[in-house]
Amino acid sequence: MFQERKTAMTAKRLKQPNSRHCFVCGVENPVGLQLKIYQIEEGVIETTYTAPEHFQGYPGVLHGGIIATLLDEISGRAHMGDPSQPRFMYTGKLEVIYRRNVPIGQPLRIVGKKLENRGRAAQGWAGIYDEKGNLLAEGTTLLFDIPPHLLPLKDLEELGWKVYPD
Ligand SMILES: CCCCCCCCCCCC(=O)SCCNC(=O)CCNC(=O)[C@H](O)C(C)(C)COP(=O)(O)OP(=O)(O)OC[C@H]1O[C@@H](n2cnc3c(N)ncnc32)[C@H](O)[C@@H]1OP(=O)(O)O
Repeated sequence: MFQERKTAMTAKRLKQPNSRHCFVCGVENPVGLQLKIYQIEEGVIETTYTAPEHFQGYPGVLHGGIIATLLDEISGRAHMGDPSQPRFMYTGKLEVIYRRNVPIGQPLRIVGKKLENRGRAAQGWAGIYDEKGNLLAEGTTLLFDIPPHLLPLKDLEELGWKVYPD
């Protein structure tokens, strides 16, 4: 089902950069999630993920901390925009609603959306869906621009920040 959706959206899909060591997007992080994240329209991104057994809390259920991690990064990345001039933001606040159990071992679709901008702050939203399109968990974030001197564009290549081919 996710594959069909992917094909339909291919024309608009733009892959976002990955980093080297980030827990969610680091391509060289051996214990990370190594997600591939795509912008499907301006301010809307998506990824898919199948959680392994070692991330379970209750039997068969993805641990809430990992759910929060997914919602955190995907909601913030919805604001990232043009990969050559990415908007990097710290999360100041994250509110999670755990609506239903998120299963391990089954494909999940995670969608992020840009909400309101307020100067150097912004709000983001992310939702985790099962294959049938049920919303299992959602999160809203309050995000703050990272001052450019803390993450200079010139350092990004060294951090492995680039679009990796699929
Ligand atoms: C290249 C590889 C990349 C690879 C990686 C790519 C993506 C990685 C995504 C990872 C996402 C994360 O985990 S980010 C990491 C986790 N987050 C952090 O470490 C951030 C730690 N916190 C901070 O640095 C700071 O608290 C900030 C920046 C969030 C805010 O500090 P500040 O900028 O000094 O803010 P300040 O002037 O005091 O306050 C401005 C206004 O915001 C309010 N405010 C301030 N903080 C908060 C807050 N946490 N929650 C609510 N409201 C807040 C204040 O009351 C004030 O309201 P008023 O008085 O104006 O009304």
